[in-house]
Amino acid sequence: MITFEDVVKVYPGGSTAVDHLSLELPTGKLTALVGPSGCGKTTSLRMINRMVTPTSGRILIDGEDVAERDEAALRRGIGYVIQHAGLFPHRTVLDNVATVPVLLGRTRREARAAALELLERVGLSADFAKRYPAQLSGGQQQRVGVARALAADPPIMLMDEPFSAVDPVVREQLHREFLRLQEDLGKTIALVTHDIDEAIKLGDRVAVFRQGGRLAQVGTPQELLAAPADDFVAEFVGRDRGLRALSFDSAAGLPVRPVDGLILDDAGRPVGWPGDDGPRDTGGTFTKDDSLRVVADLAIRSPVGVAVRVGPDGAADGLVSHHDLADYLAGRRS
Ligand SMILES: Nc1ncnc2c1ncn2[C@@H]1O[C@H](COP(=O)(O)OP(=O)(O)OP(=O)(O)O)[C@@H](O)[C@H]1O
Repeated sequence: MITFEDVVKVYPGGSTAVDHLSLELPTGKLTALVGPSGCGKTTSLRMINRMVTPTSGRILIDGEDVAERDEAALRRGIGYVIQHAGLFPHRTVLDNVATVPVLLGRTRREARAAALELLERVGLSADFAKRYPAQLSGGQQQRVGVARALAADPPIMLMDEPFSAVDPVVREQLHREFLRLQEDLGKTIALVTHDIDEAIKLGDRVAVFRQGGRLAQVGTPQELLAAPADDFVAEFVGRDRGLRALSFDSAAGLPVRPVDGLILDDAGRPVGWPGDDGPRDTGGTFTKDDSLRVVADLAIRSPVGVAVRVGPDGAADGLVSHHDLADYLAGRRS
């Protein structure tokens, strides 16, 4: 666990970057630090690995004050990923990833073999290993940046806007891969972003900062969406927060109606809704593993206002109209 205890940072010149921050980042979880530009996110992150020294207060890792740790030893246990990846331009992709383990005493051969494996884990085939950073796309460079930070297998990762230099489609893909990786690795991660969607998607917990380096609210994404602490947080998480909160609700408990009126094939799979010019597309289907947001979207897009649920074999096994969904949500609130 990383603990900020009443931490203040005032830079020379007088601007208060972080104002009495008390915050816990649980072990094995990703905590997103989010907020508008200049609200002290990066400063907070860099105080964890002592790139910045607090003016007052303490930062503890598993109860131990980082100020009392040997700086080099501290940083060996903390991976650091930044925007634009910050790769060594004159080293190959493989050596970018293998450098730190070699510095830590592994043989070059061992380090390179491990680096190849890591590159594969972040979605880069061996073909990329011999290239130089300039010969990669932005998204590929970010992947190498993540692989490099993971190479020393640090228990803690600090990530400063790691996905912001790439276009939305690539970012989405990196998010998915990163979540899968984190599910396996369970690192303690502090991730700085100004993008609330990214914070909500990736964070187990989200800490919202406001101007002047003050913490506005910390909680799970669900808590933030359901009960923003004040107008600032409400505005920051967005006006569509009710709809977005449905992303965290499973469709598993949603009652369904029997399948009726839908055209099915021989295996019971949906073909479409009856229409004058042949079957009308259902617009997709959902399963018990999907979120209520998916169900809402399907019901809204459906030509008849009904979302179709399918079982593991793809056969239709239930229907939900947008009225059913509204009743279900209203029933849960009362
Ligand atoms: N080295 C420095 N010297 C003086 N002031 C600084 C320094 N670094 C940051 N600041 C100031 O401290 C405040 C917080 O900066 P910080 O970079 O931590 O914010 P941030 O939330 O990460 O912003 P952004 O999202 O724009 O990167 C800002 O007002 C900034 O100008």
